Amino acid sequence: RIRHYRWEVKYEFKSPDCYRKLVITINGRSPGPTIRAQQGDTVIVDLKNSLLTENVAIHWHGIRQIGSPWADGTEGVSQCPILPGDTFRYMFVVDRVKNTKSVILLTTSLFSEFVDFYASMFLFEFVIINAGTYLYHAHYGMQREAGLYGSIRVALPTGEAEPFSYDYDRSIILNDWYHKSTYEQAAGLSSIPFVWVGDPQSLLIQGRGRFNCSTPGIATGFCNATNPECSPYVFTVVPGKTYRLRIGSLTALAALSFEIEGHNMTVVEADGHYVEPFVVNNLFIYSGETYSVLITANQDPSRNYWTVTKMVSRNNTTPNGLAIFNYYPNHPTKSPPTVPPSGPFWNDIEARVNQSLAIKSHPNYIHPVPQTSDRVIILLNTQNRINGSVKWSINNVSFTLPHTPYLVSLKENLLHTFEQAPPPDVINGYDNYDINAVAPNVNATSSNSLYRLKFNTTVDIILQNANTLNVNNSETHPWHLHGHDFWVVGYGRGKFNVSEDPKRYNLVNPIMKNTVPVHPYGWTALRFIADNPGVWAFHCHIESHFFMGMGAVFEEGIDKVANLPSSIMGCGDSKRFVKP
Ligand SMILES: O=C1O[C@H]([C@@H](O)CO)C(O)=C1O
Repeated sequence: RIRHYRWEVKYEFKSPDCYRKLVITINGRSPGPTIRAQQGDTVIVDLKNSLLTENVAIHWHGIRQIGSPWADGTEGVSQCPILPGDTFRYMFVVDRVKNTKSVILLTTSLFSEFVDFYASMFLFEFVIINAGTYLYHAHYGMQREAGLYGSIRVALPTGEAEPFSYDYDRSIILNDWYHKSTYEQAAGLSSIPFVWVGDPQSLLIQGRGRFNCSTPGIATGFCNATNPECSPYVFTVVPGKTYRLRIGSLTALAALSFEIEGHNMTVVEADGHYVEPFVVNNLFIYSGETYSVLITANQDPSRNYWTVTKMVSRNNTTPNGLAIFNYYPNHPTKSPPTVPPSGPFWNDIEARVNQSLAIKSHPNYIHPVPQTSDRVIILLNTQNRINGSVKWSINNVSFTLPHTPYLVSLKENLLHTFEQAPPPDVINGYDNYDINAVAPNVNATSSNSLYRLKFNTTVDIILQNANTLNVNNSETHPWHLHGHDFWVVGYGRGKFNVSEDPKRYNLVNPIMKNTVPVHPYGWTALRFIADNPGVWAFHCHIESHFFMGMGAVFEEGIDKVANLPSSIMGCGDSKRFVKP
């Protein structure tokens, strides 16, 4: 079956946390519409970019894009950005776009007509392989945090059953929210002196949060505590029923804990894979992850309960996010009679590591993991300075995107468009690197080099955390791999020991995921098979960290990629393939 969506991406003024700012919406909404599909369906999204002066690209997070690597939606890797103009008639549209910009500045009343006339159409088409919970979001600059995101819910084929049962199925996305524009943030991050984005102003539950409008310095008219757009999200339950709640996180920065006052949650799915069920009070969730939990409405039904998200892993000033867990037929806005739970301590690393260790594959759904690997890449994550700017580097390479998407460059042999010398599999001097110390890392450079993997080989990635540029500080980084699910074979504290630690890998029932945290001063080991022809980003899902270089790219089987659609071209050296 084909699921066909028509989306218009557009800036609108919204007040998701009561504070009014420009938000990128899809068909007027943020979060955008949920994509609902069944395993094996083809999804088609016709995307009209009505941002007028801003490019866009949307990534289908967790969808492996087997046979359609050009539809991954990663600007600079799998496609050129989608211009506010028709990609297929590039030369013509650029002229028009220039004209419209100047007209718009003069006459805003003509705005919507110009949008309709010049908006670009870009076709995403891909096949859904796995049932489960996925996400979509912008993958151009730091645009995701302007509100361009949503859920993908994929059901099993008709007649197949999940290994658990429930009465109702719901999806929510957790997010953090900043009042500064992505531009102001990006400018600060690339300035000397460096200006950090700071803590988010609020936490959103399914696009709703609450900023304190009495905060000093807020201009009048910008914050309205009674705006219905920022009334808390309400999750209504019928007493006695069991709910499958699909929870995704797309925070720009925050690691979160999530809890429903007085209710346990049984974790049953992670990133589209069934887990051996385990019970939690607080679910820790990192940006780019999804979980399904089962919740039974088995508490006193005469009242409502709080739902709380809290920022953890960094000392922070962000107030907790609140929603209402509403027992029918109580009024949905009836305030719970209790003080909201205050959540776990932000610095309780052990509780978070323990949850990571608890996630195992469901015994009936184990994808057997190869018992050995062909290549081991140890990725040392460091914060350092390059030419005076604060950057993140992976094996001393601070990643930058090329102007010509790798997919086009590699397929069409435009090898002059990016740095050819590959980054190292392990840095020189790794054995002596002190992960507990502030390291000046004078060897770090910026580069758009990539790792080329031999097709069908098994690759181990060790994410090795270290101290930042601040003493006694190491952060949590959620790493996301495009185009694959990987087995999470191990977590450890301190420095990875190449000869000893692999002996303790879980090669029996490791979970498969597409996003995984590396905890402070720790390491995380992943294994995947390089069997999906294409070019795939692997990066920290913290928006500002990827912007600062915390990423890498893998190529595999480029010779097996079919002819590329010209709709992904039109930038850098890929221009030459666009026929008039
Ligand atoms: O990338 C980051 O930069 C700041 C800080 O380390 C420098 O001010 C921070 O907290 C990050 O996560």
